[in-house]
Amino acid sequence: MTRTVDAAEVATTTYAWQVAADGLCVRAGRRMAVQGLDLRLGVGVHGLLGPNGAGKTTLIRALATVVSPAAGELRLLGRSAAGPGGLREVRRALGYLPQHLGYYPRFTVREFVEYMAWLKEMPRREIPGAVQHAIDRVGLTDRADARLKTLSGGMLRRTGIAQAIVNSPELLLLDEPTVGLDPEQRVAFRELLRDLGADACVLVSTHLVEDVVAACGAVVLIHDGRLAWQGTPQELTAEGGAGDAGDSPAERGYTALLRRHRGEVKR
Ligand SMILES: Nc1ncnc2c1ncn2[C@@H]1O[C@H](COP(=O)(O)OP(=O)(O)OP(=O)(O)O)[C@@H](O)[C@H]1O
Repeated sequence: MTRTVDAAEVATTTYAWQVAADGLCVRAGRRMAVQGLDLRLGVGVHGLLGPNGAGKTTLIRALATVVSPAAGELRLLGRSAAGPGGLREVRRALGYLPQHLGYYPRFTVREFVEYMAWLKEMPRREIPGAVQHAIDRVGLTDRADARLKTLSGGMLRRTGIAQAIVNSPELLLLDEPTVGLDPEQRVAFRELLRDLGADACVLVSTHLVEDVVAACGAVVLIHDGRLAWQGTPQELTAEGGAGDAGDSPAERGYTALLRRHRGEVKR
């Protein structure tokens, strides 16, 4: 019997950038927290830096399709994020760890990750293996059948990372994933990030400039809802001078770039 194939299944999936934003504006409550942001992101691990209130969480929420842009253009995995048209396909290929993860406390780690795999419309046969693999990758193998309400904050964060990666996303958005992780887990997580970034576009927000230098191939710095700077960790580090605040060359580079951007953006 011949199966009917719809246009979306045969449509070409080649695109230049996993994320392409032009003049993107996104509201957070009454405030325009992202205002006129131009950004291109491809495969690799991109560290998202910026001071408190810069708009990092709001940007990530827009890229995760949980909030619609107020203005400008946003294309994710080659599809427009403006309307419901291509969002279903984008969401299947997306991984998202929110800043505050909602969960059912009586679910076990495995049940929760399975539930998220099901929401992402993964093929049913692939789910058990993919869930086990995701749990193993975040180092929770021996807690897979523990209820979420019995886990520590760091273990919950790792469960959140497991649900984000269960579908092997093409676009992975992690909002402060290292909060609550102990030093050993942070180092293990950096390795996982590098691995994930080999064939996916990963955007990870953090306040730890050192994490970015250790685990990211690229840096996106935003300030006041705008792109302030984009480059490599090495370029960021090279920007810092002896007079800039910070405990490491990379932190001094971050401070220098922000200072320069604030000077350039006169209000
Ligand atoms: N629900 C809301 N209502 C009103 N204003 C909001 C709301 N959420 C965020 N904002 C404002 O939008 C701006 C951007 O916030 P956002 O959380 O995106 O920044 P951030 O860079 O993630 O900050 P942080 O580093 O503190 O997590 C801030 O000025 C914040 O006060």
